[in-house]
Amino acid sequence: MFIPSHITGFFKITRHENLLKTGSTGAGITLNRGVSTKLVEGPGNVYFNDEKIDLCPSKDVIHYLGLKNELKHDITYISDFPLGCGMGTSGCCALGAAYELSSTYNFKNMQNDIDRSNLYNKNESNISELIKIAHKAEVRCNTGLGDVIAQHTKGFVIRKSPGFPIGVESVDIKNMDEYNVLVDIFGKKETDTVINDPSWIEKINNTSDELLGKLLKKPTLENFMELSYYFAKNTGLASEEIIEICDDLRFTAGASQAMLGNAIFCICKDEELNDAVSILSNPVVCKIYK
Ligand SMILES: Nc1ncnc2c1ncn2[C@@H]1O[C@H](COP(=O)(O)OP(=O)(O)O)[C@@H](O)[C@H]1O
Ligand SMILES: CC(C)(COP(=O)(O)O)[C@@H](O)C(=O)O
Repeated sequence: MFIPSHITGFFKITRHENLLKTGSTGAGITLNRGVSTKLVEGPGNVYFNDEKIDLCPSKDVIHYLGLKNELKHDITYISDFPLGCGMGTSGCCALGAAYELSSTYNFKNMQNDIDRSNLYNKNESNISELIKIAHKAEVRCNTGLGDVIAQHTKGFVIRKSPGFPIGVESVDIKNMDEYNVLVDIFGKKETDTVINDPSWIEKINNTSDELLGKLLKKPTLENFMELSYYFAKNTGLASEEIIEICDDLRFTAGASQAMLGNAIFCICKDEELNDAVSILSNPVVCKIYK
């Protein structure tokens, strides 16, 4: 199962005692690169690009599906991007695991000791239940707040309300294939170190307060990038180095820092591609994935 990477341009944090109502509002784009999840027979290990790791959201999904003691498969991930770089990779892993495990273990007929009544309304579709499980895992692990919902929705996604019930808009982009998304990763930034820090939360929420309304008024990729650049610069989340490179890329549809990562993303048309690539260090050329 392929789940697309998701880059958040700007976001606002909403915490709630119910993990399903915790989440973020904001906007981002999904890419044609991401994570492919596969189950192979095994004792329940998790492998990320062939490295055995203990990945919190994946373990939580196993638990929420009530498979902790009956799992007879390893979860293997093949990812285009590393974890911890603002590409929503942890969300890909959570959602991919939910889909693959539920179809292999016939989710609907599973008896388990997990009280899942708070997880979902039994009348909703199976898919919706899986998205809730992946979202809850991300939120509990502090590895994400809105990626799973955006990765389910796909495209240029505006998240108008946090968590569930889902309140998103997937914006139709004219000539979407004419746009390239360049991703240049400089290093890691662990999401949990930011979304749990009161001073970062204040900076993030104060800066992003009006951005959602401004984007809804003018839902273009160019405006999205301008608002993301404003957010990255004014929250202080982006380093001076990243801001300078984004300034050098002003001839494109825009460049900003991928949230929450130490990475630049730039949207450009084919005619700007060579010049933009020459400014970046190790750009990965992607497309928006709908
Ligand atoms: N080698 C590793 N082993 C185990 N966990 C890892 C490893 N590398 C990263 N992680 C975990 O992966 C998660 C990455 O989450 P996050 O920072 O949200 O990344 P992303 O931006 O890719 O979604 C964190 O919980 C981090 O501790
Ligand atoms: C920005 C972030 C809070 C984290 O994104 P990532 O670092 O890619 O897990 C995302 O989940 C969102 O809510 O928009």
